[in-house]
Amino acid sequence: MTPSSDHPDSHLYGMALRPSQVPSSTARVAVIGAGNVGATLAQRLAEKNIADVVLLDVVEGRPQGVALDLMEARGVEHHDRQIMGTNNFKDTAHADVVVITAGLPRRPGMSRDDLLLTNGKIVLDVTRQVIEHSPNAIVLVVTNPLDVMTYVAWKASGLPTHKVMGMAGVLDSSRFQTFIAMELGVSINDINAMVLGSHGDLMVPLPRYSTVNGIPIDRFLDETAIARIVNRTRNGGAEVVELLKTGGAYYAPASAVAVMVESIIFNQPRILPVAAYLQGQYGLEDIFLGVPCRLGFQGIESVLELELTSQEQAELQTSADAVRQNLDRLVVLLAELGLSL
Ligand SMILES: NC(=O)c1ccc[n+]([C@@H]2O[C@H](COP(=O)([O-])OP(=O)(O)OC[C@H]3O[C@@H](n4cnc5c(N)ncnc54)[C@H](O)[C@@H]3O)[C@@H](O)[C@H]2O)c1
Ligand SMILES: O=C(O)C[C@H](O)C(=O)O
Repeated sequence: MTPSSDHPDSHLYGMALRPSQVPSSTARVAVIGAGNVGATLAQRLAEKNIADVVLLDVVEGRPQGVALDLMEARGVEHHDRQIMGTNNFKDTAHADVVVITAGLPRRPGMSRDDLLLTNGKIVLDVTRQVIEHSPNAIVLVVTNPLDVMTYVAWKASGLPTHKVMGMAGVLDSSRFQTFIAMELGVSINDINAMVLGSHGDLMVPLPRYSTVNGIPIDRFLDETAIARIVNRTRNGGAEVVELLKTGGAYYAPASAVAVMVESIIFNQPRILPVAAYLQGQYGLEDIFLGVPCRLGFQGIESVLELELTSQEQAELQTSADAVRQNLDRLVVLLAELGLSL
């Protein structure tokens, strides 16, 4: 990360230090929302030695308890990462990356879109507060409905578009990879898969861009099997919600966020599907939607435009139309409450 001069560890940085040379121990991630995803993410970030973590939640005691528990694991996990819990946004100051997980998860029978207004108000509020104390941070949104919430966070943060992104595609692609590996009975290590579009029923898994060690999956699977796997991927979140009954998935989502945070903090250029702001790419404008991006210490370094068939492009357009409709609906609902983006 590029260290800011008011960072508490700024004395550790030499002026000539390039971002990729900044000692990893200085990275600080603020995780807003210390529920299932937030707490698991804090664990991943600390135990993978990616960053120090400040966990913030509205519930008193929750972030402090999670942080203390994770700190007490250090004796056996053997890392020196600092994890603190707080209810005060001032304690999140100087974060390099802010991850927003605050908000309600859906329950069985609900769609992610049912969380639109409740979570829209929360994301609007917490983004404004957290950015006040970390104006140079990169913001990564997890709260659902993901693509709209990422737009809300972008507006609320006032940040340039490349510094705001949403996590969904890494999770959806990991589910797609998992189901392909399970179907073929091969190691997940050999599977690459790509899912674009919104994080919802209209996501766009791309079998054409999914391979077993470079070999297209249609060399191994017939159309029926691929359609079944695509369908299971689209319903991946709902399948877990139905089983858990009290909320959604969090182990795989936290892993997906950790990969993105790691790519940013360590300036590892990764090409990952990310909910990014589109300005004409794929024929879409003024919308956050899942597309392959190159990540690095500045956030989204570039959006990659894949060649799509007319059917894939049409599916992406349908996905974008649904996100746009929800965003418009949220703007109206917020206006009725005297709020605006
Ligand atoms: N993008 C994705 O792929 C993805 C994956 C998993 C979960 N999610 C979403 O992430 C969100 C969190 O999921 P979870 O399973 O961790 O839920 P959770 O209920 O376990 O945790 C949410 C936390 O947010 C806190 N919170 C609520 N309002 C707040 C506020 N104003 N300020 C600070 N904290 C606040 C709650 O107290 C709670 O601890 C949900 O909206 C869920 O749908 C998205
Ligand atoms: O499905 C959910 O509501 C949570 C999350 O978006 C997921 O895909 O697991």
